[in-house]
Amino acid sequence: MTKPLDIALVGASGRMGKAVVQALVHAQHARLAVALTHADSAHIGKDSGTLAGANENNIPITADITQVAQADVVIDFGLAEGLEQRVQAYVQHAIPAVICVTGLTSSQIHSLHQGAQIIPLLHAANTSVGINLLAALTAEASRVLGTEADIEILEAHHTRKLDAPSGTALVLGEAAAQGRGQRLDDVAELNRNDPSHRYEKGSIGFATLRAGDIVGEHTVYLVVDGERIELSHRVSKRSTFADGALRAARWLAEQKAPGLYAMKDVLGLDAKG
Ligand SMILES: NC(=O)C1=CN([C@@H]2O[C@H](COP(=O)(O)OP(=O)(O)OC[C@H]3O[C@@H](n4cnc5c(N)ncnc54)[C@H](OP(=O)(O)O)[C@@H]3O)[C@@H](O)[C@H]2O)C=CC1
Ligand SMILES: O=C(O)C1=N[C@H](C(=O)O)C[C@H](O)C1
Repeated sequence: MTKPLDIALVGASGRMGKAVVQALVHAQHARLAVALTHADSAHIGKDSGTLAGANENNIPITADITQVAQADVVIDFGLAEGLEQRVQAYVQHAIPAVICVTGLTSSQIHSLHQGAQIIPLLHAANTSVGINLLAALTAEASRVLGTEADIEILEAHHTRKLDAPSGTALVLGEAAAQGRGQRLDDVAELNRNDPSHRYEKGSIGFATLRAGDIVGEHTVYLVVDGERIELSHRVSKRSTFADGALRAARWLAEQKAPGLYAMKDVLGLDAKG
């Protein structure tokens, strides 16, 4: 029998971390090895299974990042703060890592590219299968409609979400821009709700809604004169993201070559996810 994949989970005390702990209880070929958080956390020392609402697992939550060395692969659902240092630790211990964090600064994105020259890293703003299919569909619709289409992206999430627009909305924006031969940075209007910004033809706009416990919803509008397409995706439970992260971890652990991978590589799709 092959040994199960040992997972080091960063952000184990968070909403997504708990969902991954729960998913690992029933996982066939993977198990929780290390449960991590940051040094100022109120959860250090707590049992990660109990905290997640599962059975006690005798894996206490720790802030000792060197413990990633005990695992085969990292799943990082921590926050953006401190990501550069965490990536350095993954590189130092030569542990491939699935980075699921959003709201990254350009310097944090740069640190992923640097780390990926040495170890396999996978960055996924959204690990659901459906959203990565939606990105591929968005790229194709944008390619066919061209710059005549107005493209607007609306995302809705729970009120605790820290970043806006969501990482997923930006991925969909990149797919839309790429589909019609643009660079998102050149055409993105990140806050369509701001009335002081005038609409510019060819821009890709983002709008954000925060309400209650919405897990994650995204709609891409592609509008031409007389008709419109709405490509929508809704997630109703965090286990969808957790299952996708485990799938990505299993795939990444098998990669021998360093590189910055994406969900599209895991799923065999063309658009970035
Ligand atoms: N890729 C995907 O599919 C998805 C990605 N996300 C993204 O995942 C991230 C986490 O989301 P969510 O679980 O809702 O957030 P939470 O706020 O619920 O959890 C954040 C977790 O990160 C920990 N943490 C905070 N600061 C640090 C740090 N400096 N270093 C390490 N860990 C830290 C927190 O610790 P403590 O609680 O102990 O203070 C907590 O465990 C967000 O960026 C979110 O956008 C979310 C859903 C799906
Ligand atoms: O913070 C969240 O909750 C989510 N964040 C991700 C994002 O920013 O795209 C993915 C998902 O939609 C939930």
